[in-house]
Amino acid sequence: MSLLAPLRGVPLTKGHATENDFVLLTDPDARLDVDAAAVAALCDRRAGIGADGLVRAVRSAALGTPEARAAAAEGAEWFMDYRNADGSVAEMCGNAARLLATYLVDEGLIAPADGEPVLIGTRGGVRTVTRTGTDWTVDMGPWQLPGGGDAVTRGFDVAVQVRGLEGTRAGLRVTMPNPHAVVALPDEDELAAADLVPLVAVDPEPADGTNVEIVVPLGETTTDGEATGAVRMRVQERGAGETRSCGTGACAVAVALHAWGGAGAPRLWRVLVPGGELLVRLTDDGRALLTGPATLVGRVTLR
Ligand SMILES: N[C@@H](CCC[C@H](N)C(=O)O)C(=O)O
Repeated sequence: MSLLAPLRGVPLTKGHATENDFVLLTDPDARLDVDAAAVAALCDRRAGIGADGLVRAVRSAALGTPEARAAAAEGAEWFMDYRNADGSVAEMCGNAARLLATYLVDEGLIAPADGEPVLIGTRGGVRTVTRTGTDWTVDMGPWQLPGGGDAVTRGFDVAVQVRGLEGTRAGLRVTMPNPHAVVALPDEDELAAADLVPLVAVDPEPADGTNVEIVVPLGETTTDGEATGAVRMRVQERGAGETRSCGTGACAVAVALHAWGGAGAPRLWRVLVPGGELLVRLTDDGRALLTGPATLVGRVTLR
């Protein structure tokens, strides 16, 4: 039997958010049994539809997991059941959250006015998503630096070895709440030289793996008295390989650059990724707000 059998006849939608691409489906009553092998087969770029991950929109009240029950209690009607391309689960996906909101509107399942917040349940907690024109802003909640203040003082708490780059590079771990390791490189030549598949080593190796962002800061501009930083980023995603964007990764990068830059560092960051541009604002109370576009591409039904 085909690995894709559980998805036969289910309407699927393909879309992307700054070219981080996903397949989405609606399973309101949590009836579908989509295992890791089916997700991997679906996300396969040659034998499947191809995507960096799968988003199953489920009614929070129907899912039955502790996170979904908590989401239902907090008033989030819809839950983002997110899987990476290899079928593994992740706590959060910032790009998928924006695409899911666009999809739910397109499917007629939510109808928020411009600026009206929508609550979405995720394994990492309930998130608020708000449309402003063609963009969506996701309140990504609080970040954490698992290495604590010591790591910020030292500037690093993880060593990353990337194929194509000499030696081992120092990075900072950021929890968003999925795991990230952010490594700053001296110039764009190094950024281009990195071969992110495969990633050679992360030390200490996190038990549940990590996403790795390599970045080159591009400087700051000041508008109306507020400094905005710009940074170019490439990412290797846990469970997906190198992707063209990562929303939680962009937030982790802004957090790391702010930590490295100290009190005077910008709280607003333009994060340039291969698939476009994201905007991250770090709030005074320790949350990250992620803004960017999301695009639905088409529908398909598996044979
Ligand atoms: N692309 C996503 C992150 C998806 C999850 C990640 N690969 C993980 O396993 O933590 C984003 O936009 O945040």
